[in-house]
Amino acid sequence: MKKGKPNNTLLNYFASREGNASVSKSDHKTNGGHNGKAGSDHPVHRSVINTQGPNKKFVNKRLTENEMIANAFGFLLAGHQTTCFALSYCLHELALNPSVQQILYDEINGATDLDGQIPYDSVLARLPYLDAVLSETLRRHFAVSPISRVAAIDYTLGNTGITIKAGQQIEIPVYSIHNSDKYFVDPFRFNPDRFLVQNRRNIRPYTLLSFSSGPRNCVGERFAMLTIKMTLAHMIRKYRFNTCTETDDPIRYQKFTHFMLPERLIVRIEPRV
Ligand code: HEM
Repeated sequence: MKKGKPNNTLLNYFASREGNASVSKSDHKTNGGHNGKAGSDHPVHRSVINTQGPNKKFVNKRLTENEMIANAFGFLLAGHQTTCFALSYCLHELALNPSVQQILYDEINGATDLDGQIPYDSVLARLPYLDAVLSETLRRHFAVSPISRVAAIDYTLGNTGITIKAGQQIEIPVYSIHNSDKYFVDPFRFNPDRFLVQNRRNIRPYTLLSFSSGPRNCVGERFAMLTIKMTLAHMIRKYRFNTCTETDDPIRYQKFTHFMLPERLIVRIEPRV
């Protein structure tokens, strides 16, 4: 990487942004913030603040070209493989659960317009079973490494007598929580019904962490849900997914990685006629 001025107009735009003083009113309006709180600062500034640690103040910090490239790389890494695995696991589950696939097919077919298109609004709002199938996939298969956090202050966990010291790192075993019978009935069964509106209220807060939670949760959650749903809707309408001799049930996982990565996810794809 060459030293000196950023060599790209977009990079140049971001790099030339100063600290809070330069954040315009329109920036405040447009940035919802990924923790759900409306407009506290510019997205670029927010990422800078968050990488500074909880107690450090942000003073006129610019993103360097290398930091921007690192962020772009992070986005690709965080966004690509996660989306790809969610889609693959989902098709694998649908192949293993033909009755679920049929209900999903019927729902998608019902939302298809006369031109054979699936309107954007339908995918967002009128396909509850599609939402449930994807949510259940992300519960059963958490492909991100355990979520870790470093305590900012000494913190005692309820009445357990356990105190996490400031600076101590903890790991949250999301896969185990998602697949524990303490929180989910018959946890290894692929059952999208748990995510239908009438059943969602039975899910205890913080037992579902597919996109994590809190101020550092996944910034790509909505985008990921939308793109995966769109892709699934088109695939399911045109193809049927079946098991074949190479379909693993149960899935075999790769050993010695920090992630829950499958050895393979193979299904048979058949065009619907
Ligand atoms: C099914 C797809 C996805 C899943 C399951 C997923 C899940 C997660 C999880 C569990 C985290 C960890 C948050 C934490 O440490 O608490 C995370 C962070 C993140 N994700 Fe995603 N993600 C997905 C798609 C995406 C996409 C499409 C993008 C970008 C377009 C994205 C961008 C990010 C970024 C930038 C972070 C770091 C956020 C931060 O540290 O503040 N993700 N994601």
